[in-house]
Amino acid sequence: MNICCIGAGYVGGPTMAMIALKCPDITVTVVDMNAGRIAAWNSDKLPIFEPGLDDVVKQARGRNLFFSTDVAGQIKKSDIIFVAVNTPTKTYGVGAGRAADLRYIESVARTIAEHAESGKIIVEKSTIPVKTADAIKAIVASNSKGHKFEVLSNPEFLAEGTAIQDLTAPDRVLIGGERTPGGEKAIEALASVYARWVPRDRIITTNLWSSELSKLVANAFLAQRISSINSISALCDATGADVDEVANAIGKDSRIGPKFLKASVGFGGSCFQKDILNLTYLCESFGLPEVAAYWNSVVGLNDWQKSRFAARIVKALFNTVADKKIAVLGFAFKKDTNDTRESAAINVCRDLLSEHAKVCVYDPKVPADEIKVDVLGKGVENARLSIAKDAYEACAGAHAIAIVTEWDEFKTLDYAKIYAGMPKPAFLFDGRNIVNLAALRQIGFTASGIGKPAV
Ligand SMILES: NC(=O)c1ccc[n+]([C@@H]2O[C@H](COP(=O)([O-])OP(=O)(O)OC[C@H]3O[C@@H](n4cnc5c(N)ncnc54)[C@H](O)[C@@H]3O)[C@@H](O)[C@H]2O)c1
Ligand SMILES: O=c1ccn([C@@H]2O[C@H](COP(=O)(O)OP(=O)(O)O[C@H]3O[C@H](CO)[C@@H](O)[C@H](O)[C@H]3O)[C@@H](O)[C@H]2O)c(=O)[nH]1
Repeated sequence: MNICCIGAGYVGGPTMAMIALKCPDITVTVVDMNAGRIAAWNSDKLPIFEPGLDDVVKQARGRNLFFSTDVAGQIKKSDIIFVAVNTPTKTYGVGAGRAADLRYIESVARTIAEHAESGKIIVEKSTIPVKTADAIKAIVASNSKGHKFEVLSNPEFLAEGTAIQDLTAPDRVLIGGERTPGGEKAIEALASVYARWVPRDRIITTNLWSSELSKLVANAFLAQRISSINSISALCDATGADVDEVANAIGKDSRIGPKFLKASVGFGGSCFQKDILNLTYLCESFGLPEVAAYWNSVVGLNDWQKSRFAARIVKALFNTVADKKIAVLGFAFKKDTNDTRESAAINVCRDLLSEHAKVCVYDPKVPADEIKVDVLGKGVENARLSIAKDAYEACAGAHAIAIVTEWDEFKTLDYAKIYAGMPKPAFLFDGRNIVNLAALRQIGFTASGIGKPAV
């Protein structure tokens, strides 16, 4: 069997590497039009940082895992074609700022139709609005030379930073397809690939629309939990309750469960906001404004939480941060990834810069150039924004430290040494509730967390 995956990003790369690892008899080729990215996949420095990924790629690459820019050639050869291209929020026209931009999906469908010389199974791996399979089917059917295509939905649920773990032992694999003989056969062909390492009872099959919708709904529910606990963090700040204690107390109820209840500076990442906006747009398109408003509030609360964190820093520093150095520790949207898409750090840095603070950022995995482009935009310079090579350099001479990403190394810094090098009073704002506030206060810091009592 030959499998190809169009799109060599955070999803295409790791998911295909795992299939290749677990199925040595299947040839898996990941293709992308971005030649630089493909070159990186073929090099010792992979384009994405993900714990355990290097090992998986090293074991399979060159054996039955390949990375190539030859999209047309691989379409011809493959029996199953995964589509893992980006589906960002639309920035123009109808639905701008909310609907999914499906131009990359459509372009791939057209490329498949143009180059396929036999029938194929096309698998939607990208996150897409419900009913996208209809559009793909219509395009491939109208442009192909009578070949039979089956379209399946197989959304990906991996989280960045734990992708290899998630792919090795997924909670479930979801496959949606048409309930026709051809559809059932295609579902079984894909299920049998996953069944090499995923127990059959974790492979769920549904109709196409349930599968497409379940992906958006899973992300909406996860993000909703974070916004819920973040809303409570504000009430904890106001009352002296401790949000971690509240989360622990409610999470012990098996109906609620303990996961995804960590209050934070706000959720980031390429998926949550994009997918909820996509869901709300869909709801409105289907005449359900009340449903749209409900889910919209999850994003609204998150925006508020991000701005609340920066506003709190300004307020604590006597209502002015102009020309004060603020150390921002962490820039990735979560630990163990170099991905910065929609990271709360971007908002925090921008808010502080707009108050004329001197912002000095340190992140263990995100390159300096990328931080600058994310905060300022391409080609824009601002002397107030600098990037440090380690946390100590970032904090030296800073009036305040803001922990924005929960990298483990921030838990064990020598805070007494850092404190000695800061003007007093020295402030620390923990946007992730990862450091021991009592110990920091003992050193002399004016330290605060999210939803944590002031003393
Ligand atoms: N990042 C995640 O953790 C995650 C998890 C689950 C689902 N998803 C979904 O998976 C999809 C991909 O996400 P990602 O983070 O991997 O995106 P990404 O931007 O990292 O990668 C997408 C790749 O597709 C390539 N591409 C676009 N159009 C192409 C074309 N016509 N031909 C060849 N290559 C093309 C781009 O060059 C890019 O390298 C999105 O729909 C996303 O919502 C992402
Ligand atoms: O209790 C929590 C859990 C997460 N976060 C934040 O939420 C964001 C998203 O985290 P996470 O969900 O772990 O990472 P993603 O890689 O964005 O993964 C989500 O989005 C993917 C893309 O759709 C899905 O595949 C995953 O199942 C889904 O968890 C990050 O900023 C986290 O710091 C919190 O603030 N508190």
